[in-house]
Amino acid sequence: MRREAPDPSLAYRPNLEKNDNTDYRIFGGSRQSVSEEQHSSCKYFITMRVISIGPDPSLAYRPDLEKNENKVKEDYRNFETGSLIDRVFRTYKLMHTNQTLDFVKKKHYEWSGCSHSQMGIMDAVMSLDQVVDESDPDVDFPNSFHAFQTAEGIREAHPDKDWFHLVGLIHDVGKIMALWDEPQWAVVGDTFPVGCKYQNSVVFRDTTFLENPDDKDPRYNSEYGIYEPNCGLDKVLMSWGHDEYLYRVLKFNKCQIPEEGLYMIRFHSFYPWHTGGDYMHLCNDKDLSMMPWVQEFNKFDLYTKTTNMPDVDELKSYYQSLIDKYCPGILKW
Ligand SMILES: O[C@H]1[C@H](O)[C@@H](O)[C@H](O)[C@@H](O)[C@H]1O
Ligand SMILES: [Fe+2]
Repeated sequence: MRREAPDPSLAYRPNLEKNDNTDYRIFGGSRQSVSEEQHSSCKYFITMRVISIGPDPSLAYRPDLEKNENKVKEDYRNFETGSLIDRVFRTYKLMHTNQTLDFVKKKHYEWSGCSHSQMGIMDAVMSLDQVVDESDPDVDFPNSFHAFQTAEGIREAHPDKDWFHLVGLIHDVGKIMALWDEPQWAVVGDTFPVGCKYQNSVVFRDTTFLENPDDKDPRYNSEYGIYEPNCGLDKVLMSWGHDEYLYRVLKFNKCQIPEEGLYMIRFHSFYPWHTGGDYMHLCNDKDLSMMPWVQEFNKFDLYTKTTNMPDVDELKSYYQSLIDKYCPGILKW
């Protein structure tokens, strides 16, 4: 949704709630466990530097913002309860009703030419000051902060992989489509293949697809639908959103991000696959070898979502140097 007000901190977070009492990581009724290994790799966000006051308007204007620095893993991705649940459900209901094979083909046609705008990556990241993701139960602040949170988490755990830091920063930049009049249900949220059966690990699977025509269409509602066994995710059409869009933009502009990074960008919202373990029958060997990278990325994408706000102004020059190295100059969007 387009955001009009100049100061996102006031306009978009009128009542961020404490989530001390939230329920555990729930996906359509079933809990997903988190391994010890995953757990220990998350210590970075406890040490991430936090500013108490200063250039970050979110803290300056929200002195009573409820803190959740101590959020534990089980508190994330609660799709049953919580202060944002109505907004989240509404977004997924629209998405799961309207994302059909035809719709996705139309969006590919509309966006793949990268003829909407021209700008550098940092400007695109900062434009996410104007976007609050309405599908996300864990974030009620502008996406630009989440970009730096993710990047800094990765930087701390993988200091030697500068391309990975950059991927953290830019992975959600495709959400800029929301500022160009694309509805949020065609921009944000978990993705899933269209043209074949919607699997059970898709969030709200039982309640949100009832009016999706593809769900009743025998061409599209079988296990494989329009796809060949193990055809590879590159051949699968995913619900349209920011993952695929940014992937296309980076390819179009011939950015030099390694293949692992491109996979992270393209499939980071494909929770039914990287976390749910579904859709393996569509994967080829390359997908399987890339999956651990996507999962590694996911730890930082998800578990750095706290009310610890990074000092964006101070971090910008480091990230600009990575942009200059891997995807310099003005890009076509
Ligand atoms: O990968 C994430 C995840 O799916 C979140 O739940 C969603 O809100 C975001 O839009 C997406 O980028
Ligand atoms: Fe994302």
